[in-house]
Amino acid sequence: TSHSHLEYMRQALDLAQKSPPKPTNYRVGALLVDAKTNSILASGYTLECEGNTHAEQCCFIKLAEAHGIPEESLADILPEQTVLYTTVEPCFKRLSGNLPCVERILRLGKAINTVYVGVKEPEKFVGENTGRKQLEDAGIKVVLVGGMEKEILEVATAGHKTGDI
Ligand SMILES: Nc1nc(=O)c(N)c(NC[C@H](O)[C@H](O)[C@H](O)COP(=O)(O)O)[nH]1
Ligand SMILES: [Zn+2]
Repeated sequence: TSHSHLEYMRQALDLAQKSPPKPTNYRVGALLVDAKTNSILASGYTLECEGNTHAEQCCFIKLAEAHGIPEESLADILPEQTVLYTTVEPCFKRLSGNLPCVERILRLGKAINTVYVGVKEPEKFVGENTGRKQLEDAGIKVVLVGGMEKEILEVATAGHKTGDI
């Protein structure tokens, strides 16, 4: 039900609040969920894991570590109805040059079959985010969960100078 989408997005936003504010990224929260059993497989927030890490990336790192496998092998253990919730849509390009999360999702094939997104990425760092089309072209659904845009962006940009988006 759509109610559970908002519940998960709210949980992801609570995670985003744990991210240390920085002017060069967004504070994002993410959840990997088994939609069949409605259970959370992994959670993550920006910079939670070692290095310059993204929220979605942290979900993958933590779940891979829990299974003792490399991140790129996660498809081997993900349940058939795995979905990703992320407060800001997955990145398609990172100013740091690190591997974008859209690539991380795509290399898992269709193990993640739907990505639920709180907001589209603002254009501030990398211009228009074209990741959604990449995911959809690969057969992965991208669903915008509306209703929390304002608070998601406020949390995401907390490390930026006021007035920036
Ligand atoms: N979906 C998403 N999850 C995150 O955890 C995060 N920080 C961003 N942010 C997107 C933004 O485009 C990048 O933060 C900048 O492009 C800088 O790149 P780095 O983060 O330094 O690799 N987006
Ligand atoms: Zn990313």
